[in-house]
Amino acid sequence: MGAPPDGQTGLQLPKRLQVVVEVPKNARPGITKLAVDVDDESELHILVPMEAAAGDRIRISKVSGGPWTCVVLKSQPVYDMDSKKLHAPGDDDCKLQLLVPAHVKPGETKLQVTISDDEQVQLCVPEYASPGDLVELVRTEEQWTAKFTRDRFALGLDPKSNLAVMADLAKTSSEAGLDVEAAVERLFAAAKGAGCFVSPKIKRGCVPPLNIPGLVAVEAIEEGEELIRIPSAFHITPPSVEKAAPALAEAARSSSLPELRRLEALHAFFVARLLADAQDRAVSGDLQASSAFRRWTATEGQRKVWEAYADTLLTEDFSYHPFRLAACSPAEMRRDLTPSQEAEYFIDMATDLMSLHETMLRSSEAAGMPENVEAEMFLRARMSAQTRVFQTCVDTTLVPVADLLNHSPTLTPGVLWSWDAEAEAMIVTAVRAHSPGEELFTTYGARSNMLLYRTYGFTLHPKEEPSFTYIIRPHLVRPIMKIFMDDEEARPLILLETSHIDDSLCQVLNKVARKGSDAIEFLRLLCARSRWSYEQDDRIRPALDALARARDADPGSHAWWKHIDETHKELVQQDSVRVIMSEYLCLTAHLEAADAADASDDAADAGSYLSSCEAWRKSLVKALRLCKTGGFSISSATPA
Ligand SMILES: C[S@@+](CC[C@H](N)C(=O)[O-])C[C@H]1O[C@@H](n2cnc3c(N)ncnc32)[C@H](O)[C@@H]1O
Repeated sequence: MGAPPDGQTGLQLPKRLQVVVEVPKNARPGITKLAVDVDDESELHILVPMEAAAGDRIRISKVSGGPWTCVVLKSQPVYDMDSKKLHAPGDDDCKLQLLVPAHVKPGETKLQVTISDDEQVQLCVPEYASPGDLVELVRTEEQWTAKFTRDRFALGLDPKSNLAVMADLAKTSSEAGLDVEAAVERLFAAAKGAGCFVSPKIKRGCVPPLNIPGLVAVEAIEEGEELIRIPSAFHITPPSVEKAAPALAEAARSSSLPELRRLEALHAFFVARLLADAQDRAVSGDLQASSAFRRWTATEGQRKVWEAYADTLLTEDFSYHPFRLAACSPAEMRRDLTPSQEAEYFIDMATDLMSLHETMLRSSEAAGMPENVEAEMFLRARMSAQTRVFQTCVDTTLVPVADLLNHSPTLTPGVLWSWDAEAEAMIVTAVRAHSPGEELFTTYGARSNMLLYRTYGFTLHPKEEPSFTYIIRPHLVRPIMKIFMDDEEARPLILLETSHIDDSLCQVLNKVARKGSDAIEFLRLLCARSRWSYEQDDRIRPALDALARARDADPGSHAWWKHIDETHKELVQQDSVRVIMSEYLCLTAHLEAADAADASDDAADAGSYLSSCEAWRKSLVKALRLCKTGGFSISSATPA
């Protein structure tokens, strides 16, 4: 064998073929195929990768004999370019900041940063990175180095052991030994005796499909029939408590609590006292046992209705409610709800209720009040308010009898309640005919599973879920907030809702736009970062795979429950999974809205987006585009 020609070694470097193409504006990632001329004779068809967006570049390459590989090169803005003077090479204080973009494949995607007309830096997104991570590019000597910062946050502390008192909620009801059916009958009788109307055609009962206690028709009911009328004198509201128990209200006023919390505490304290008296009556069997009404100002009718009402409230053990579950076993709750952050909310709420009770207790002691309620009763009262209040002319209104109605599991209520301002009464009317034995369902509002669980502790089958919700906690998206908003700006929680554009989102988008930053990219990064942990979670994976199958069959579908495999069917029934999927779908819908806002009209119209969110998405796309073109402020809106 002869020697190789000049300067060549015997080893032949494999020949590398490389082509770089730009993703066109109308391309749809995961769907569009690009035809690329790789040499004079052949054309390669490549599917635009999911993480590639219009304007990104795709590098396809192969070494001879090997397969083609494809890398997405994402052009990335640096966020503090204006404020940084670029120093000459060699100055080591030249530092630039960027964020890991929303659509990336860590370990594969490359970021391209244009430093100047003739200087570009390319860096690989490491395996451990996730969207929204902060990247610092530092020039030392002739070289740029990149530092990826994984933002960590500490979980809140577990609640103090005194939260175990929540577990006692079951004890109260069993110790009291109350017959709840008899208690409800007494409540009906007391209400009627005091001038309320309760139709003889309804009674408390427990029938399929819900099989939980509610109100059931015992005779045929006609459409339009009035079933319940409870005048405001029997409602328990902060103003009615202030009137009935002025000394207690005065004690609450002396607390350090802000107005709304003071009213909440006062209301709960009053109901807790009613409950404590109910328990004394039940345990002693003495209906004349000492009663707080001796110190309160109330009519005979009010006393009778409220006492009978307290008897009915005493029997609920709240074993299902997330506040109680969080207090009894925070670790278990975290495990069930991960990757959702809702467990933290429930743990915080349980802790908060305990401290609200302590504050109120201190105030009433300081005022020399004989009213002293134990934590257990206070919690029971506050949770009754959480799950039972109506909004009349006052926000926090407990309405005896009317609150026995359950929420329709199909979103089609058979009865509706309304506040008659003229008559000053809460009225419940049938909106369709009912046969004997049928349960009367009302509606607690068109709420997502995430919100239903937060408030009432139950969820609907996901096929009945009317919208999706996610709450962005600023501390979990800190690098994005830091880059897009001024450091000193307040960072409130941001409510993402697919039923409307919430004011908290409008405000933050307006702030970002006023700063001259890209509000669409901001929203996209917030959602991608928040959604990342859901996609890494093994427990939820079967539901996400089912969603992917649903969308393969119909791109606009979110019917994950229809495509779940047999072995994971039980996930559909779990409240925690329904909450997690509500959040995941909400983030997905917002990401899709951000992508649609950036796309051309044609591409947005042809996009494979969640069809159940269409009207809302169109409103948000419009708002985001207004934000981007500057000058316009968006305000909260509900799509038609
Ligand atoms: C205002 S109370 C309704 C009456 C209550 N079921 C009772 O026994 O007095 C609200 C509570 O009823 C239950 N509930 C109401 N509608 C429900 C539904 N569709 N599915 C499951 N639980 C429901 C929840 O526990 C909720 O916190």
